[in-house]
Amino acid sequence: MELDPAFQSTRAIGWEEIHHDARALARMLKSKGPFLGIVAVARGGLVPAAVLARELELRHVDTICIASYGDGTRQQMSILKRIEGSGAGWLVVDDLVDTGATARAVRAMLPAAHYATLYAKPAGRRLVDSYVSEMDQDVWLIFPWDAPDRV
Ligand SMILES: O=P(O)(O)OC[C@H]1O[C@H](OP(=O)(O)OP(=O)(O)O)[C@H](O)[C@@H]1O
Repeated sequence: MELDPAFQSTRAIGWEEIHHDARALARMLKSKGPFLGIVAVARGGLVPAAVLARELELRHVDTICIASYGDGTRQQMSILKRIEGSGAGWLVVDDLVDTGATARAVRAMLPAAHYATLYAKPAGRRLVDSYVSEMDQDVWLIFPWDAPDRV
């Protein structure tokens, strides 16, 4: 994998850590709801959204589909699926806010939604309402679903 020069190092995150952090996010969000449902920002938000849907007992789950990165390098953002409406009462979930470009696009789409991520880097953290852990800007996070030995 060719890392974008913006990233100095990598950090692998395991399934257990993701599950632990998604449950921690659910505990933070309990007092912010109730929510009408979850909008997962696919693909990174899909796994956290699955855990949150269980923990917060939400059965209405939808997606916004946006692609910005390909194998460690930033590409032009492409919005593949949108959702209409203000987003009031809805919980938007993603794995990470990095530069904030994705969050800006989602916020423009659903300005009234509550935006939550597992992890936040300094450049984008002000764009999210709730997150569990802060990560260094120059570290490329390797999520378990993107780990090198995937099929
Ligand atoms: O704050 P940003 O700089 O916009 O980066 C964060 C976004 O990048 C990743 O998605 P990616 O575009 O890699 O798509 P994927 O989730 O399908 O892998 C991640 O899941 C966030 O959605």
